[in-house]
Amino acid sequence: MIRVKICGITRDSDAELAVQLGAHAIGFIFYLKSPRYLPIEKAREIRQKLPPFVNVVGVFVDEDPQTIKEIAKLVSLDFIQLHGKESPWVCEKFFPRVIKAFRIKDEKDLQKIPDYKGKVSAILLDTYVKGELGGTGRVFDWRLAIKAKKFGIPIILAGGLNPHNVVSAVKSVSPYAIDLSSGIEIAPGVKHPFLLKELFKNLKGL
Ligand SMILES: O=C(O)c1ccccc1NCC(=O)[C@H](O)[C@H](O)COP(=O)(O)O
Repeated sequence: MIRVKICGITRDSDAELAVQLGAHAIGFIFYLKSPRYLPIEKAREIRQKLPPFVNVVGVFVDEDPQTIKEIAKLVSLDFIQLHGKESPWVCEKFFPRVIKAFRIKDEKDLQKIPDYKGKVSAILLDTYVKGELGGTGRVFDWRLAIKAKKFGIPIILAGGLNPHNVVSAVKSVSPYAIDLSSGIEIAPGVKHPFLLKELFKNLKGL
């Protein structure tokens, strides 16, 4: 099965079900303005209950690198996902445990990606929506994700994926991994067990 990250986890039961169904990674949002923001103490609590071989990713937006390091240590994060305007040099401080997110609207948004080669272990391609930094539930033109493969950095496809469109996304783009959040929610940060089950059922064999 394609590697799957379930992002914006805020509840123990959602983490447990996602992992039981086969999620390879779960994401916690440490960006205060997000409706999916997770306090450090709660993140630690969820993290400590996870079995081995599941990666825990912390999502940050233009956060101070020292604060990121402290949170990463406290929560035992496996990867840092940088979702703001972080430069290649900021990313490099966390290499190889770092993923850089790019919000994509058109071909111009791909131009900066090569500068990150060798400084991040993957890029996450998400949808550009004015005034929103992530978790938009909107899809971008997947032909741009296919074009981004030429940079030779593993691609995590995100943005508006849900149990209905995920098979077509994986077949069209063949990304390294996929990332979902709002497409499997009933409210921000609250995953829907039925949608989670539908997602992994549909991904079987991919
Ligand atoms: O989800 C958020 O609220 C969020 C806020 C600020 C920065 C990043 C955020 N999410 C990061 C993710 O990795 C999401 O899973 C990604 O944007 C895809 O979201 P969706 O379109 O809802 O599947």
